[in-house]
Amino acid sequence: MLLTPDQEAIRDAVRAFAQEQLWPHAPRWDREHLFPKEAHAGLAALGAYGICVPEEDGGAGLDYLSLALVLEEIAAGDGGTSTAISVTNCPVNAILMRYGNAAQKKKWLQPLAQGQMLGAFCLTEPQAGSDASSLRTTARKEGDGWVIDGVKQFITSGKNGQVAIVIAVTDKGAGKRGMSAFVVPTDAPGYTVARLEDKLGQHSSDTAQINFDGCRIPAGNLIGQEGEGYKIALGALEGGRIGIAAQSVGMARSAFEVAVAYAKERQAFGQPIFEQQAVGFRLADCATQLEAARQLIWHAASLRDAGRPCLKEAAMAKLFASEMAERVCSAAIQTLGGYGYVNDFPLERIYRDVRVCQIYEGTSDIQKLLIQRALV
Ligand SMILES: CC(C)(COP(=O)(O)OP(=O)(O)OC[C@H]1O[C@@H](n2cnc3c(N)ncnc32)[C@H](O)[C@@H]1OP(=O)(O)O)[C@@H](O)C(=O)NCCC(=O)NCCSC(=O)CCS(=O)O
Repeated sequence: MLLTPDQEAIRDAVRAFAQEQLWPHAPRWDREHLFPKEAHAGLAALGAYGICVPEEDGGAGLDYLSLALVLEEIAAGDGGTSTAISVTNCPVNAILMRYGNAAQKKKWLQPLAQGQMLGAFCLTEPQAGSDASSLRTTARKEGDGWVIDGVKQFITSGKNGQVAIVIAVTDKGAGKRGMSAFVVPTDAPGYTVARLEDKLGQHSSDTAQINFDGCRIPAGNLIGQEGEGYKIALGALEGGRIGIAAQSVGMARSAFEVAVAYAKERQAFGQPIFEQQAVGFRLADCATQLEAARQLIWHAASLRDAGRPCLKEAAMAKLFASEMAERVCSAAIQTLGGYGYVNDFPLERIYRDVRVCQIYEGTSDIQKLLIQRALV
């Protein structure tokens, strides 16, 4: 698949930024668990917060394929940063673009797209991960607004974000059609960061448990129609999964490039180890897997851009890319031997960062379930 000159230009601009402003600092952000505010400001200036948001709503007005390119490049610079940007673009922006009314777009989508706000997506709960229909968080009408009560779990940017899309039960007896979507500012009374998760990787992006304790929001913060929340969430996850797949390729590509450079330098048995067939073939396998994943992602993104169904293709892209990424990072570590295992080199960090791609926005098993359903 070929990119247009515009797509190449956006990819190259974000690549240059990521290599100069993210990659050199990522080890420190990882060590110090630091949210890189300045890097986010730079990405916002590049338009990365609102890639697919129409220009009239403050975004870059680009397509999903461009979003995939941007996320691959940001992830090649730093995994955690790519996750925060990914969640803001999709599901958060995507939901407001598709279901938001004019007032909601002006109040929330515009500042998100322009990078003045970072978005969070509150679907998962302590007891409801893969089984997203078993939510317990409720929203009840009170006076001229809604009151939300419950707990949301593993929320990217739950602390650093300014606005969250929250899926809550509004009609207990109506099952999947009894959930609704809301836009909630994170400074609303009753929105509390209950804990920050101490994670294996992705330390530059926060993952929070959020308590909604009598959290009151105006009636106008309901997104779409009452009862549409589950459908809104699942539809947005489809696009989000293309983003996570692109992040997986970005992180794996960085690990692969470190391994290639090392293999060309490192001498053993009188020659660079790159010339040893065992190492050269391993790297050839990695290059092939990376390209295969990228093509699956570009295919799914192109279908979405064409307005065609892509649930199966997005699931395939996420499944293959996230599992490929762990394999490639492991092969990269193997290529560096002991140096791959210590933090003088970036591989152990990328290996930790990439692991969650097989879990968040739908585990590998959920992707297989979606693919299996599409075969029926
Ligand atoms: C496991 C599941 C796939 C099960 O799904 P269901 O069988 O419960 O859903 P359906 O009955 O098929 O669909 C319900 C409803 O939604 C509509 N729908 C479904 N998919 C789409 C779509 N892609 N686009 C548009 N609409 C869609 C469908 O037509 C139905 O509508 P009607 O009622 O007929 O009108 C599912 O539960 C699932 O995906 N589980 C995984 C959840 C998940 O990925 N969680 C991760 C959340 S994010 C996270 O991890 C936090 C990290 S971060 O901060 O992002």
